[in-house]
Amino acid sequence: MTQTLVLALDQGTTSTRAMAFRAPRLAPAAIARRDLPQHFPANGWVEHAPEDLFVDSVTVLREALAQAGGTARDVAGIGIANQRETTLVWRRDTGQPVHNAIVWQDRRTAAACAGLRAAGHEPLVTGRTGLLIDPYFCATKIAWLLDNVPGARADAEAGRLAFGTVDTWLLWRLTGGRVHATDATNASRTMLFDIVRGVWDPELLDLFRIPATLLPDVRDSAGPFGMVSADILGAEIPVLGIAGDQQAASVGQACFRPGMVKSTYGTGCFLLLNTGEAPVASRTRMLTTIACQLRGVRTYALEGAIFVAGAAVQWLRDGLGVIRDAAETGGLAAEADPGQSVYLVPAFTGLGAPHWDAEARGALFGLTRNTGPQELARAALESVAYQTRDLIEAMRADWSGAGNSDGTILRVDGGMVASDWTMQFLADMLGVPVDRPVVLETTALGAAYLAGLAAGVCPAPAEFATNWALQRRFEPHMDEASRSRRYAGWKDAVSRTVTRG
Ligand SMILES: Nc1ncnc2c1ncn2[C@@H]1O[C@H](COP(=O)(O)OP(=O)(O)O)[C@@H](O)[C@H]1O
Ligand SMILES: O=P(O)(O)OC[C@H](O)CO
Repeated sequence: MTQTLVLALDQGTTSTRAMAFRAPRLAPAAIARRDLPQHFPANGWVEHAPEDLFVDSVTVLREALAQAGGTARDVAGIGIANQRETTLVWRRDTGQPVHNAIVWQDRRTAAACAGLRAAGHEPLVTGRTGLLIDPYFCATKIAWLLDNVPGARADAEAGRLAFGTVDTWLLWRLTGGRVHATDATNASRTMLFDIVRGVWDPELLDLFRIPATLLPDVRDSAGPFGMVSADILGAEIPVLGIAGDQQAASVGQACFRPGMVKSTYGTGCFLLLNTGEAPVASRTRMLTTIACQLRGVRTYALEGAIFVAGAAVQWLRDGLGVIRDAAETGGLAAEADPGQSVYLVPAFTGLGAPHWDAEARGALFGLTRNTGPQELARAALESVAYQTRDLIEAMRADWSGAGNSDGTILRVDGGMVASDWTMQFLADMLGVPVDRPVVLETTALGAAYLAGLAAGVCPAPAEFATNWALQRRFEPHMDEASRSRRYAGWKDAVSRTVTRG
């Protein structure tokens, strides 16, 4: 039976997944997954092994294609969605990385960022890139590698090294070192890219002391990137779509109209508000970023990044040992004592939007002798909803257009949305409905759509949007007085956690 497949790779922070979809409606046909080993070499440092990123990607691509009963000749194209900002540098001649990948959560360049802010450089960086000077983004990570890996800066200046985000590293390896490229959404996360002119910015390269010789070619999010070598999947296959995973999820959620909002609850939480073809500057320390670039036309988003969402649940499991599996948390939260007001501010790697406090660290408030796993699980799940409300309040202040046409403000996805308890509390805390789609793997779906669009096997965005299907709508039930009281408790807890006013 001939079939047209599109493969999608979703290389995330804690796992690598591949999916096969059947064109043109991109019905899911197969999924393969591998957990990704995390490395914490020092307090606030987070690394991944570059070879794990590549080997796991090849493994899951092969498994998904086999599960779908397809061969390489059935595949119209491959889309790649990736954890963003994670930074790699490697030798152009051998492909050998000079260091482990420095992950987006890593805080090692917090002092360098503080120095750049103190020197008054943030207005230039924000005006050109839409970002704030924070260790989250690539630029200071690249500079750290060039300054701390012996010989790296000289090699970079001589043109012997290449920089890339994870998409670029995987593209380089999958094409046998023939292609050094990225897409505009990933470039927009580096602190080096002018998001209006669509070019690497020479003034920012000078500011962060980064040689232009390191930089990849920047392309549309849908279009030809290169051919995956035949030895990977049995025959050459074109990579036709690339996007940062949060932007890919926004595509997968069909958030194509200005005002539409998606929020992904994975390791972190990332909320993107589509603002259309004009970038909206934030007054509330949201990020302005590129949502997608198709045929040279950029659409933009306001983004709120929460560094710890599902990671708080992982901490309950791996740090405290109070659960064995993430799925236990919903039941525990439901049994928690309503008379206790326990708050977890999960600033394990600092606080993201709107605080941007890299020095903040996690804190628990309201503990009593009766506090147990139930109250801790509830506090971890609630913290995700409270942080989301912080973002929504900020976005509404920045741009009055937030909110989908049908009054729902959030389309949700990511591993954490499997938790009905969390989604209900989210709707209660926001006071608006929250929509969970049938296809939860929206990141992979978005990457597949970009590739399928470029391959000519998927329809235009407006028609693709008609495929979006609701699995469940969570309606708010909490009364306003309770909502306000609970949120005030959160704001008080955060005020006692931040390290700078
Ligand atoms: N039922 C659940 N309840 C609460 N958290 C969950 C549940 N299932 C998964 N998670 C959390 O979701 C995260 C995994 O989601 P995923 O989207 O795969 O993350 P990423 O893409 O960041 O690797 C983990 O941090 C996990 O703790
Ligand atoms: O890998 P995820 O899904 O946690 O996403 C990480 C983000 O891309 C970081 O900006």
